[in-house]
Amino acid sequence: MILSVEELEFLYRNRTILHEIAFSIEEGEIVAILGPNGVGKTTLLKCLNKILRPKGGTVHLDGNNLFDLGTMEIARLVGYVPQRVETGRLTAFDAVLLGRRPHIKWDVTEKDLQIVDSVFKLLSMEKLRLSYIDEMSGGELQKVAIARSLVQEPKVLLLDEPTSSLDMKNQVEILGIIRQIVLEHRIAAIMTMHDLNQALRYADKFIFLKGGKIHAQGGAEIITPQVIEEVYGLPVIIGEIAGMRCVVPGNPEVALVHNV
Ligand SMILES: Nc1ncnc2c1ncn2[C@@H]1O[C@H](COP(=O)(O)OP(=O)(O)OP(=O)(O)O)[C@@H](O)[C@H]1O
Repeated sequence: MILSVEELEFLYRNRTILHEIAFSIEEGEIVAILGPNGVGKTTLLKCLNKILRPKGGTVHLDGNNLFDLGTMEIARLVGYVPQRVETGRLTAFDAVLLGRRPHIKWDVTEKDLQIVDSVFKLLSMEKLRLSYIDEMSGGELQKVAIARSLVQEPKVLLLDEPTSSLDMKNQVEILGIIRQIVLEHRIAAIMTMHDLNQALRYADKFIFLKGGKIHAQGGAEIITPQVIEEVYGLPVIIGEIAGMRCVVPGNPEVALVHNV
């Protein structure tokens, strides 16, 4: 078990955002955190790397109590890609190199530069190396943030809607690369997502939040029209396209009207 969460509770001021949150994740797994806007997905991710301090519960990370670890120890174990990426007057190369900081003792080494180079290549970002991040498009910036988390070589990746600004091709490529890295390096990834079809395609486990609690968790079998309607209040149709399970919003009558 690389990460386990028990009885986690988080409050903003006096308002309970998350309660009774318990789940675990193993090496080589991707977990999708799902649920409506404002339910607490980002808050949960931030509790898993000590950006936020929960009121109760425990988080164990690679055999350590998360709350006993210092910032740099956490940065060696957890890579975090926020929903809104901060910019500044840095080139993409320097911004990504910052991800090596938790591993650098005195100075940047040849190995650090090689790792950064290989991630630029892996994400097909070589052309962006010397571009300034404060002049980048939302999608380019999102790729820089993902690249920075990868050069950290963490054991757990926390990705907050990692493809929200990416075009279709980049979405498929980036999620495919994350899948490959998780499997090859035996790390784990937790991603918040809105697209259930992407979740079905790339995640192994699914956690649906509702009312600040886990409403359902498990493998793909828990993604049913009933669970989705309970969580989002929206009827859906689940079918298959080319052997892949797909979720389509709306009920069959609505779909029929649009197809006529
Ligand atoms: N800094 C803050 N202070 C007070 N309340 C906050 C703060 N940040 C978030 N919240 C509230 O906490 C709740 C959970 O927010 P969170 O960002 O975790 O939701 P989310 O599920 O990630 O939403 P989305 O899908 O829209 O990104 C929301 O009601 C939000 O308004």
